Amino acid sequence: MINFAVLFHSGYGHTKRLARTIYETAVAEDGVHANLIEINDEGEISETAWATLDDADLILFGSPTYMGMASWQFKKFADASSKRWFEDKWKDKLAAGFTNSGSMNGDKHSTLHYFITLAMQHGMLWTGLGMKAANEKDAERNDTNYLGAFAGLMAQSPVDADPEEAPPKGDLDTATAFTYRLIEVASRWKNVK
Ligand SMILES: Cc1cc2nc3c(=O)[nH]c(=O)nc-3n(C[C@H](O)[C@H](O)[C@H](O)COP(=O)(O)O)c2cc1C
Repeated sequence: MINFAVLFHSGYGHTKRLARTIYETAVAEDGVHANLIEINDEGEISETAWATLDDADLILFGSPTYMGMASWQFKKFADASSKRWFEDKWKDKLAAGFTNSGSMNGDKHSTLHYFITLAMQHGMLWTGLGMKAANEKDAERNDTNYLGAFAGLMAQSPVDADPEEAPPKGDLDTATAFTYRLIEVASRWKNVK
């Protein structure tokens, strides 16, 4: 059994849509125990949620990109995770990340890079997107990995779009494909399934 945790913050629901897509893909797979944990508007999660993270084989970090970085709520969570750092509680777990922002670029890489640093501080093992980019002449917005990310999952939601409208299908499909990859990597890592 793979314990798969999706941990995220979302101010306005777009990143939550990505998180839900990942969770719903993972939870439907045999041999996967998936958990969806939302950081609240105060930057906090419950004690039960902390225990779920401690038990996870893989933690996916998710946040919108705000002013070129993860939200302050995510950072508050990350700072609070230092308690786990002292005890090496997350050492050798798999880690991965996703972010969503308004602009096609929008400096999303800074957010993913912060997640990588957080994972490295905890001694976790980072897993990138592992997918080719849709970057040829006939590429279209709804192709998978149209945003051409490699460090993790990137999605873009127009700032005037509701979460029901965005991120667009191609980004959600990228999230689904990424979830399958993470399950495959976790299966190999645990040598189960
Ligand atoms: C405070 C704030 C800062 C933002 N900074 C950026 C940014 O640096 N780059 C960008 O592309 N979009 C930026 N945006 C747009 C959000 O990333 C975009 O609306 C995103 O879909 C919000 O995700 P959420 O619905 O999960 O909160 C910003 C929005 C807010 C509210």
